Amino acid sequence: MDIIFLQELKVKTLIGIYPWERTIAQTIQLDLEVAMPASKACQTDNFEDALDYAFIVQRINETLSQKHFSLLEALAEHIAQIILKEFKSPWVKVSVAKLSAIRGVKKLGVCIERRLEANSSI
Ligand SMILES: Nc1nc2c(c(=O)[nH]1)N=C([C@H](O)[C@@H](O)CO)CN2
Repeated sequence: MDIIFLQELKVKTLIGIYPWERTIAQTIQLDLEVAMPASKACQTDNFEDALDYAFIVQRINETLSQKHFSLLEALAEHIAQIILKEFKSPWVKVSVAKLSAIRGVKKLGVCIERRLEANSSI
């Protein structure tokens, strides 16, 4: 399995369970491992055969500017499903962290792994 990784992507979004978190955007940090749907680009050196990581970043920024999630878990799931469905990746690992959300904790968050179901029609 060939993987594209994105580390420490910072995005401002509305996230959290408390009322103030519905109005004040917070910076979250995302780390992604995205399995490539094909390894053809390794042989061809052709951009058309590659999964464009810049487009992944653009799509994440776009969706997180429009949505509000209560839980980091739900945000991570949303990103994972976009990667699987829209980018045709067979497997993805998504880590989402809040920075300094709790005194004494530098970063806290969730990490999920998802894969395309074998008989999935998406
Ligand atoms: N498992 C989770 N626990 C908590 C979350 C969360 O998203 N997942 N969120 C909060 C609050 O929004 C908190 O981060 C505000 O500082 C608390 N626990």
